[in-house]
Amino acid sequence: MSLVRLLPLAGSRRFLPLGVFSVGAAVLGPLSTIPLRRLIDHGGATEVAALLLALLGQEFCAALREPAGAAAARRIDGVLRARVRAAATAMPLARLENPQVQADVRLALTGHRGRTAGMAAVAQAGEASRAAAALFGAAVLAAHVWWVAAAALALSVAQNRRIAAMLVGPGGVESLADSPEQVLRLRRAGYLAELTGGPRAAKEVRVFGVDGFLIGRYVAAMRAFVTPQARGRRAVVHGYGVVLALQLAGAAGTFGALAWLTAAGTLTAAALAQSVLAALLVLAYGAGGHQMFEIAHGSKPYEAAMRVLDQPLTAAPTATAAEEPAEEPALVRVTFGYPGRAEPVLKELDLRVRPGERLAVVGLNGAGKTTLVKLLTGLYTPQSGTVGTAGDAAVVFQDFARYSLPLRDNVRLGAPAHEWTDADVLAALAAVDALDLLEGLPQGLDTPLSRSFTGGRDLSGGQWQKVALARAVYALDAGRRILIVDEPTAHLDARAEQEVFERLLERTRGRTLVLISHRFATVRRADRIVVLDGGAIAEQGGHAELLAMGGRYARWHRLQTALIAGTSR
Ligand SMILES: Nc1ncnc2c1ncn2[C@@H]1O[C@H](COP(=O)(O)OP(=O)(O)OP(=O)(O)O)[C@@H](O)[C@H]1O
Repeated sequence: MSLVRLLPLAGSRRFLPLGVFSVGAAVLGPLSTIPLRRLIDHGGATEVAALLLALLGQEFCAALREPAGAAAARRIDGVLRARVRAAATAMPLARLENPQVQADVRLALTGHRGRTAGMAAVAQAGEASRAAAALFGAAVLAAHVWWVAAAALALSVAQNRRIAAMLVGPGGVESLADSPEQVLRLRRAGYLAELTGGPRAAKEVRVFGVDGFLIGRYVAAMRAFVTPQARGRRAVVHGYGVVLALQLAGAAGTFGALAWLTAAGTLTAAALAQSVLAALLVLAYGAGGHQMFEIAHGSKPYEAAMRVLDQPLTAAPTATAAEEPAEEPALVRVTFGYPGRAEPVLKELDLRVRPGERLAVVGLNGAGKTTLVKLLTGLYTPQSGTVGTAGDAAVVFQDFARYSLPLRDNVRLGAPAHEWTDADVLAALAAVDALDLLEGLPQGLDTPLSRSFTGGRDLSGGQWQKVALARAVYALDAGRRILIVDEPTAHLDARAEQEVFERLLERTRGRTLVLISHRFATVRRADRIVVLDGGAIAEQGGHAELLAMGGRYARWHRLQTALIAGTSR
């Protein structure tokens, strides 16, 4: 795998300096041996100047390579992240929901242990520059004594490989931390740490007094992770002892051989000086370098990014599936199942939504109502059948987005490109009986809806639901024709539900409305009610019609009515 192919992403302004400094660092060291030899042979100011220039130039290039490399890496990462984000945004939802794809997107965007793909690309170029310097040095040395050059180069390459294997190779200490067992241990410890100190479980931690228990669990989990790591690090320390001994022996052998050849009259003093400088360049490669960490860790986000970008960006359904934008949404003989589940959720389902219809979908938990919404909106592609997608639907999902942004933006995000005024936002809020929300917000529409921002406020579940509904109404006002709402009033109390739903019906008069709800008080107002069961439509009709039918709908209705009567008694 060649990470250096990412380098052009840095753009010529960053790529060129990096290239010049890398080449300078690679060639100026070996080149400095030429004036050095001439200086010892015949002296001369020009030789002194050339030697100094070459040596200083090498230092200069090596030093400037760092900032040039950092700038190039930042740019490469910026470009790559933008591409990964674009690919993730364009990806079919079913693919994005795959945990492996999510892990790849996260890894590509955040890097691995502080290292990124850009850093790895720059480090690989640096490693190539170091290897080139060693090769040129070996060539200079070989011009005098080829066997010393060959031995020094072989030793250096072997040492370099050995250090890399010990630190970042498979089974090395760095990859130990990436092993599935260690990752799991660290994740467990991280989760426990977040539980003890974070806000996620803060209420229960206090009420049930489980902090001591959790801290004990955290310490045990951390110990389970740290023990093998410490063992691995001890092995590295021992391994380094061997590397150091070999390095010293190699240097002693190289310089000893050069001294012996000089004493024997084979090498002149000038050739000796040139060979010593060249040998130092060769041996330096054997000492390894920090680049290997950048390459090893940064390769992971790079590979993850390549996997994300290589994904076909369109859905890849089986041959019979088709999807087309439609006037009104429709499913024709649609079968859909989630990956890894033997049974499809929906089987050969036919559902055509009529223009202007108020359609309600009911069914037990897990019957496939939300799945149906995702199919109707084109977020999922079925395994077979045809979907006429509701391309211009405003949708309120069950797990609607709660943006930690000002209230105004939370509403506006229903149609971000729409020319808007605060009056439009307020009208959308009024449509779902949410204007009283503003009373609790110190900066009105500008108040961020999260306490983690200065001046921000948290909302209750019901208030959030009204904001999500207002967003959908705003989208309708901006031109969307169809409203699809999945459990629109689940977080609202009975009075608020009644109020909101009445207003919503009024506001969307004449528009197509698809409504998913467990509440019969809401559902009964629909023109048509579809009962989903066993992946298919079990019953359909108006409220009175379904009650008269005496089937599932009538049974569930009886149960809910009895329950409400029981609780209100
Ligand atoms: N992303 C997913 N991956 C795998 N299985 C899923 C996924 N989403 C839903 N399911 C499963 O598909 C089935 C249908 O789920 P769906 O959410 O469509 O049901 P629902 O009728 O909306 O349920 P509820 O009334 O509880 O909201 C369930 O068994 C659920 O566990």
